[in-house]
Amino acid sequence: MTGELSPIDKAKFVAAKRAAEFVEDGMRVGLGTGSTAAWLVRCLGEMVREDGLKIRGVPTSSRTAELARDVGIDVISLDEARWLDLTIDGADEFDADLSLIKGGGGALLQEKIVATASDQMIVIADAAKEVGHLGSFPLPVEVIPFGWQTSQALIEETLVSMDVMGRKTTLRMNGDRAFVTDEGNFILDLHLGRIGNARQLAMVVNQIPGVVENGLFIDICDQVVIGYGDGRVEVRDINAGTVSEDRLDFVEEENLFSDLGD
Ligand SMILES: O=C(CO)[C@H](O)[C@H](O)COP(=O)(O)O
Repeated sequence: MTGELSPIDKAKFVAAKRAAEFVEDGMRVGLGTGSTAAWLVRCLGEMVREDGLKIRGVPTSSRTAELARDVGIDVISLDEARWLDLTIDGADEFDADLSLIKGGGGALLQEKIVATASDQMIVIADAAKEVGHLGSFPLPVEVIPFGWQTSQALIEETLVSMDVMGRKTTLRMNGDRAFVTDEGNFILDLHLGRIGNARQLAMVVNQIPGVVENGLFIDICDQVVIGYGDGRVEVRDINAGTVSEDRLDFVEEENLFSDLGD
């Protein structure tokens, strides 16, 4: 089965597998959204079924909730958990400060709430997600449907006033309709090119009426587990830098590899 995995899927898998080692019995764990997070959920499901790991998982999307239940994880809501020991999630970009762009899968709102309500956030990513400057990946901004074009115009005006490089914004589509988030909102993707002051941008965008949240995660992530296509995996800590480098074997497990992606 492993021969069918692309290098990028191998990288995502090893990052997820390594990050699963941080999960301990009794933990309340935030479960991210996306293809890398889906590997994590499968790995944790296997640990629950095979090793008797006892955790409660708070999913960050309806997709993740469904997968988590399917693999045998005890799923609870954030209101039931109140506070989490650890959240593990993917990212679209991360930089040297472990600032992130998230929301490529449209789940940024729940992802940010869950990560913020956690003692620790670990990001799992393939090495291609590391960037010198955030912004090549379009920044997702969740807006309420009412007056979304007004919110879009206000965002564009704000980008001009902040002298941001790229100013194009697009409504995320799902076929010929607007993409709708789990919370019933729309996503505007901001094609910025390079974000100079991510902290300032995140604060200013969130002041605009109609904006619910943006995909910049600043001072939220504690560690990044970076996977490579050849099985190498690096753990990088916000305070200590690289804390470990290993190589993981690809485990021949039909159940993990049978349902790729999310
Ligand atoms: O933020 C996200 C979803 O809203 C994802 O974590 C991000 O898009 C990365 O996805 P993938 O692991 O599929 O590359």
